[in-house]
Amino acid sequence: MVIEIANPAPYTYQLKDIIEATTLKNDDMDLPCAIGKTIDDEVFMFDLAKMPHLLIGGATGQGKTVCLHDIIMSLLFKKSPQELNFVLIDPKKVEFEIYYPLINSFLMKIQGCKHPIITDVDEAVLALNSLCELMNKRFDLLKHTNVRNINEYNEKITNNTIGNADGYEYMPYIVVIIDEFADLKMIAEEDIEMPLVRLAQLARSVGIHLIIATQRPTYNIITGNISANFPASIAFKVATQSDSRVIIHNADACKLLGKGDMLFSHISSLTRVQCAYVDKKEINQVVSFIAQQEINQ
Ligand SMILES: Nc1ncnc2c1ncn2[C@@H]1O[C@H](COP(=O)(O)OP(=O)(O)OP(=O)(O)O)[C@@H](O)[C@H]1O
Repeated sequence: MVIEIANPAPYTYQLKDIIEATTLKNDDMDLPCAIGKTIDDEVFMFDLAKMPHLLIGGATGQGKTVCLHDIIMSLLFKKSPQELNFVLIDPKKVEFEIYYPLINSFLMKIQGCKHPIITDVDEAVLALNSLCELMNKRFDLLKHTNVRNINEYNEKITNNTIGNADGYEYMPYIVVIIDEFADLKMIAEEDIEMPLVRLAQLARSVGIHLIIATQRPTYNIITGNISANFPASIAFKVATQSDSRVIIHNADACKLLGKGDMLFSHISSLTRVQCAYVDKKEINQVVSFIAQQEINQ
């Protein structure tokens, strides 16, 4: 039996220290996300490709957006734009604008969306439907090349078994991140849920992975259909036991301490983690560096 005693002066872990500590540890992960430390002071990381989708819930101001930045930054450190693209959907309009300089590298362009960071509900619906179409095209590619998933397909590209001459190109992973999912769900309802659930059910083998975050984790926002297709979840501190159950299927998230204290749930395991902190200045530096590299090439 383990008894956890709250630290009266919790330590703030910086994301750069967490990422530096993981450089040699994650060669076998397709989408490595290093986001904090466990109560044993071990770096906590997961492979988003294996989750394969992630739900993040917690009351306002408890650390969800910081966690999303950790995940994005972690992936930016480990992947190139040829290997990974992001679709960022931000109904709050302010949180993801910082990634705008990645417009010619990591940010995926979606036809019909005016801005690379999607803030409009109709454009969010359009983006998810476009991703469903892309998923179907990718399934056709897997079928024609006689492989079962993105890794086998990209292996054939890398060892020149198939290539440009036959019309085949390297398939980047696509990570779709929605901050404040409730804002979309309340307005677009089924129009947003249908393509989201379809992607969550099928898109894993073609390398499309979803992360949705909400400060309103209730059963009408995170429906049974969504919940069943998001086997991994992160709960930050919530106000009610019912909110906690929607995210991690037990009431423990009510007892968390706030400021990045979280529970990570995957299938039947539950891990207590202190999420790492990253500020806007650090994000700016990384994003500007990547954008400058793109210009120099
Ligand atoms: N991992 C962390 N370590 C230390 N402080 C943190 C951490 N995460 C969040 N905080 C503090 O809490 C504040 C709010 O965090 P954040 O914006 O991520 O909350 P949120 O859950 O996204 O809130 P909202 O739902 O209102 O957008 C941060 O500005 C920071 O001061």
